[in-house]
Amino acid sequence: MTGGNVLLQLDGLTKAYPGVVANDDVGFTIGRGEIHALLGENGAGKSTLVKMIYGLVKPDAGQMILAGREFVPDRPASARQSGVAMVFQHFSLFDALTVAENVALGMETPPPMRELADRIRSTSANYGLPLDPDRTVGDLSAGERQRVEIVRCLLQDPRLLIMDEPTSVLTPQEVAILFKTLRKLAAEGTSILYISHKLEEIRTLCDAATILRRGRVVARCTPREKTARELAELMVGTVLTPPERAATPKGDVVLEVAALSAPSPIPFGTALRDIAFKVRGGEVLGIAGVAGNGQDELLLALNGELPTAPDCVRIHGRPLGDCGPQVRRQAGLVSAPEERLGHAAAPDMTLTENALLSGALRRGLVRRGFIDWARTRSFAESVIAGFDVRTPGTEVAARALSGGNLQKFVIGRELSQEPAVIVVNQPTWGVDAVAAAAIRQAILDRAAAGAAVVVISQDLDELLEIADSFAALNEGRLSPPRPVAGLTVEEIGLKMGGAHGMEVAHDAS
Ligand SMILES: Nc1ncnc2c1ncn2[C@@H]1O[C@H](COP(=O)(O)OP(=O)(O)OP(=O)(O)O)[C@@H](O)[C@H]1O
Repeated sequence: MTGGNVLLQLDGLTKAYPGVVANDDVGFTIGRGEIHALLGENGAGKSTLVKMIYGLVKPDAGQMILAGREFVPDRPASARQSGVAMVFQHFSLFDALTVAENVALGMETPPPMRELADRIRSTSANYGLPLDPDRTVGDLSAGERQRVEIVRCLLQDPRLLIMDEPTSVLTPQEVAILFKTLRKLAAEGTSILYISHKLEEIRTLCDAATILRRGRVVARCTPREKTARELAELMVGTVLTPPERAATPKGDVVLEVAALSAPSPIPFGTALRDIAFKVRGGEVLGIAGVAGNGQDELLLALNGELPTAPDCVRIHGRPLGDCGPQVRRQAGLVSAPEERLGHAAAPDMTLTENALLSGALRRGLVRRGFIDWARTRSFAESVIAGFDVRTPGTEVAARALSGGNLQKFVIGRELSQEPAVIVVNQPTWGVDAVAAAAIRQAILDRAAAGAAVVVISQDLDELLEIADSFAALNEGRLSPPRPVAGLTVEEIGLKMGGAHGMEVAHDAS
């Protein structure tokens, strides 16, 4: 690449945390108008690298050159001033404010509201991401919220747009719209640095890829010249095996949900409406849906954090709808919510303490009122070893783990409790290909051992791979479950997104 075509050049970037070198002498270039993928397994150092470019983390060594000039962003505002914008995995929007008010909050000197609303309308229409500036953010779907974040970035006219796993909250139809927008931006000269674990998407979208392993650049390639499997193997340095599904005979009904209706305990949440399904021992029920359609509420109603009438939830025939989490855990139900930091794990507690929080009852970690720390630590160690959690040890705080590694820990902790019923929401969200395959295999193994499993996920390939039956959650209603055999991703995608007028209208245009 000639000098004039390079937008960002990274040289020798290094950043160490206690016990781990997150980035070790990382160097590569991003061309103008190039869509550049940053790939790597969980904990490889992708987030650390983009945080350095966005001014959130200061490198220990190395340099960056942006458009021919030394670039030393000391905070996000200075990165933004230099033309670097970032769309995060977790949205940072205020539910109670309108789209325009949220956008204004992120600007250094916002224009008058009416002018800003006009700019939002025209920019969003221009890039195929229609948005109504007057709508309250709390009423928007996940896909629409992401539009707010992207349009907020586009209003800054960025030279480099960083996107961290942008498609994990989108339906296949929304992904197609996003990719059209990103291609248009690239054609206009904006460079895009794109982090994702979805390798087929990388192959269709990206012009170049840099692959990190344990903090170092281990390969560079043109993604469309590789297969998804080859990309995954470059990331992990080993050969992959797809999950195996034993033809397990299904047992009796273990989990039965009937006439389950409940208002949402979450502000701007979705009420559950007359949900009914049965799951047999050995069966995996996959529940698809765009985030914000009642997934979180359904998980809470199943795990006991949202009590209902007794008959709404039965385990082995026992009515438990009005019982709390402890009673349900005793009855054999384990669960892992989508939000790993804060809900599934306490951020400032160590892994040992986090293991105690959910494992105490079923793993016998408390005896005669005393915590058995040795036993708890060895439980945490067994989860770390069994699920390949990359961490310096059990006494590390949950928040110090990379997103994917914490997810492996949380899922491993739940699956290691001999469950009769497993309820998980987005079990492989943010998890790399190898670890995702391991998590899916572990879920299938527990099903083969007789557990009834409910997997809530937006990843349709995942549901098709592991589920026996399938249902879609839309505005708090569940479609009647049907066997997975014979369903295609397109059919499921349409079922999931069908009720979202904006996407459909845009799709047809
Ligand atoms: N604030 C921190 N304190 C201590 N260690 C950290 C911190 N942030 C990251 N790390 C460690 O640095 C390494 C790289 O983490 P990073 O989040 O950059 O990985 P990643 O490639 O983005 O992973 P993932 O795909 O799971 O999000 C990991 O071992 C992680 O545990």
